[in-house]
Amino acid sequence: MRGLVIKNTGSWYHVKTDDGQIIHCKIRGNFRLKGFHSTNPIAVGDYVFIETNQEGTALITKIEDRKNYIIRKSSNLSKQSHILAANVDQCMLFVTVNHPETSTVFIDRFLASTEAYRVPTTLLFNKIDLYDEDELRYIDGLIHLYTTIGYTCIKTSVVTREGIEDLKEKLRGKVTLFSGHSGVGKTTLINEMLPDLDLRVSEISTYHNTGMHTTTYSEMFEIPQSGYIIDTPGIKGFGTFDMEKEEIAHFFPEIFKISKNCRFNNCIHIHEPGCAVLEAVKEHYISESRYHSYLSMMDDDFEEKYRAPF
Ligand SMILES: Nc1nc2c(ncn2[C@@H]2O[C@H](COP(=O)(O)OP(=O)(O)OP(=O)(O)O)[C@@H](O)[C@H]2O)c(=O)[nH]1
Ligand SMILES: [Zn+2]
Repeated sequence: MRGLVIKNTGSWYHVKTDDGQIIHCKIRGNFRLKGFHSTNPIAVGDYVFIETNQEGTALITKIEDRKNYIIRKSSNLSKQSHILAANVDQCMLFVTVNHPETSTVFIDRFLASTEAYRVPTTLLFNKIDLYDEDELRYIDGLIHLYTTIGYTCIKTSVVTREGIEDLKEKLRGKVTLFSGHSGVGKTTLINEMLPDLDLRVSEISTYHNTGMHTTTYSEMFEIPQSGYIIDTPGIKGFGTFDMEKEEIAHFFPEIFKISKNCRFNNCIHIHEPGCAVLEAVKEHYISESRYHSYLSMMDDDFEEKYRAPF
């Protein structure tokens, strides 16, 4: 029987079969994906084949080829990766500039990853009801920046309902991954759009403005007749996986575009003479915050490759 993995609880995978049943499954013992060092060989969004047994549970025996997947490093020191979801059509990155704060480095790392996997990503500026004038002005600045680069930006709030209809429209008929720091309001917004669900939501206050972890594993929710939302656990940092240093500039569209004018074709845009990117940063054609994120990723990579073994 074929089905879609809609939830992973750690020990069980919940699979929705093509005829609409939800069956709890385990992976067959010797199940391995070649060349993959992942903490979870099967992810939410995967299509799998299962063999049911008498107890009403099943074994996953085979996984269909993935169209794509979103992956991140399990933790900074680990060489292992964690697949957040497979077969997604688009991502919504939830951004709150306060309660909790989302940095531009975090946004840019996420965007670089989704560029690498060629998954279109929208920036969703959430809790828009919560901000003062300065914060709103800052958000408008970010929206201007990211729109200019080519990303769609929307503003949302469950309190005023601003942007909610717009968002529903964007989700229609698609598999959409919701991501962002813990506490940015992913679960609340899913509840708002799918009122029959009633998921657990936690209070931020006691946790130093960082939110509490309510979502531990990715989970997929069906929007009646019109697609799926994948809620992912709130993430702290975004360790990018499998990116070569020379490649990173490819995933910053505006940097990549200008880099064609660099004097040397192996320019990495840090200190080379005749670097068109450095010139563009100086002239403010490329934003300093984006360039700063680029440098931080180059550095990360450096650290990763040259860390002394111990
Ligand atoms: N003012 C305001 N508060 C909101 C809004 N959306 C969510 N919140 C509050 O933000 C807090 C965190 O919301 P959650 O939905 O749990 O956040 P989450 O992103 O799912 O968090 P994790 O599950 O930890 O990843 C809750 O106290 C919500 O009530 C909003 O639009 N405006
Ligand atoms: Zn250059």
